[in-house]
Amino acid sequence: MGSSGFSWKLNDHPKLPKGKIIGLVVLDGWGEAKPNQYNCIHIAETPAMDSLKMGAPEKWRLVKAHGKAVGLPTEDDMGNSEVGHNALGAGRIFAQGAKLVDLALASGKIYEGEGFNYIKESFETGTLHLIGLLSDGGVHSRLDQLQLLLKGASERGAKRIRVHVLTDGRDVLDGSSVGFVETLENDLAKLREKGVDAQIASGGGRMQVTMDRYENDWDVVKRGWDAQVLGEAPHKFKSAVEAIKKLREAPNANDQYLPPFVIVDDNGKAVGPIVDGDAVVTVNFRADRMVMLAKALEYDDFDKFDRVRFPKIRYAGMLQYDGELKLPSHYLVSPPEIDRTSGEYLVHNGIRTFACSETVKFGHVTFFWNGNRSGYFKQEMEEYVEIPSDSGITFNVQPKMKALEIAEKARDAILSRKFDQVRVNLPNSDMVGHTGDIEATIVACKAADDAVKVILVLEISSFFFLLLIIPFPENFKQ
Ligand SMILES: O=C(O)[C@@H](CO)OP(=O)(O)O
Repeated sequence: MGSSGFSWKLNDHPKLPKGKIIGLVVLDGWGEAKPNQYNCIHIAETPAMDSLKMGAPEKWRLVKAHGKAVGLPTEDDMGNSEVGHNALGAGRIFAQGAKLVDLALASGKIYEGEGFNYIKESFETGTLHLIGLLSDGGVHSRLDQLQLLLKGASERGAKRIRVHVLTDGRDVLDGSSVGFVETLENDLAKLREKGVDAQIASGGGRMQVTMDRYENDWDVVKRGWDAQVLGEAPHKFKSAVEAIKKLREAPNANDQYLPPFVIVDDNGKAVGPIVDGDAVVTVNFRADRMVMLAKALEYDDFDKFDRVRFPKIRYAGMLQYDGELKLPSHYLVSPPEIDRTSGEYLVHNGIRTFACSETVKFGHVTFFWNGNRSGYFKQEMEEYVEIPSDSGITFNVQPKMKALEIAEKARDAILSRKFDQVRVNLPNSDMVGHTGDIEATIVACKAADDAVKVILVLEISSFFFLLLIIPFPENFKQ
């Protein structure tokens, strides 16, 4: 029995034979939508998936992966891999970070918690820095939450505020960052009218600056550190709107990949480096792309890049991003407590798991799957394999990514007969799809299908192919 009276014991499955291997393949970014010239899955040749669908239509199911089905605030919230993998791994629906932050802001509880009281100690003499993704995408952060936090913090004594913006163009339309920065500038101007010294201090595109994940490329975090903490960047501007407009003039410029910039005063001095005595809040609620920065901001022992300066700050995350590492140690809103996940049940029942993906999605089938928890439940019963992702290139350059390598590992794991569940994430269609490059995305979908073919070996008893369906606004496709 578990500590609260429940039992870890799993009953036999009514249909699946005992002792056979289960293949669990997440085709990240796949879904079903009406066929048109933007539907890359429809255009690509996908014989393996087609044969699974046509061969056993009675077994083909679509999984809803957006809105309330995955714990998001409303049906209009598009899905994403964090909430999808959390829900799949747990087999239950938990109110997700976006919703928990909404509730804490609406009730004002966010300002009563330990995290806010901790950072508040810096308000009298230090600056409050807010770092995060600036958009209304609702996947990693939301503009309206930032706006409320700015208002709430200034009403509670923050006199000097600096915002470090990360432009999106991935969960929202490319080019929309100018509008988001203008909106934020308006808000900050209103705060200035009320006597608060509030400004944007630095910025850059999310895939170039700060928001790397699973330690794929620490240079991304370093570029952010240089701009946000040291006040150094290759581009300097007097205003963030000017910065974005100017940087977007470069050929093939894209919000996701804008280079880092800092805002400087009339003497060319950065307006908002992070220094001793300041408070810092990372305003993203989603964990994966904040963990690396959180480590850089919090860990005394840190060797991933030369921080040059390690300011003594009060740092809080919007949420705690890693429950196992307890990182960061201070946070404004308690994260969803995703407990009793399927992985934990499996180890309690002697069922052995193999999980694999490439770096950019590795944590999806481990960390997110296990309820935002790093590490193994029981190492002797689990094996997690990470295939290093390409770094330093955009994903449309190598659209096949590591699909084949992942599939071969999965196949070998099945054939080894050492595991009962073999779980993989094939990230191509998602990662390449996010670049908006149609040709490359078609290649990516075909590569995912080729990988499925490799995994389809006879020794397996059942496959679950999970298509994460993420409805985008119609105009996103243009
Ligand atoms: O790349 C990411 O961070 C998100 C989109 O913001 O994609 P996914 O949810 O598929 O990981």
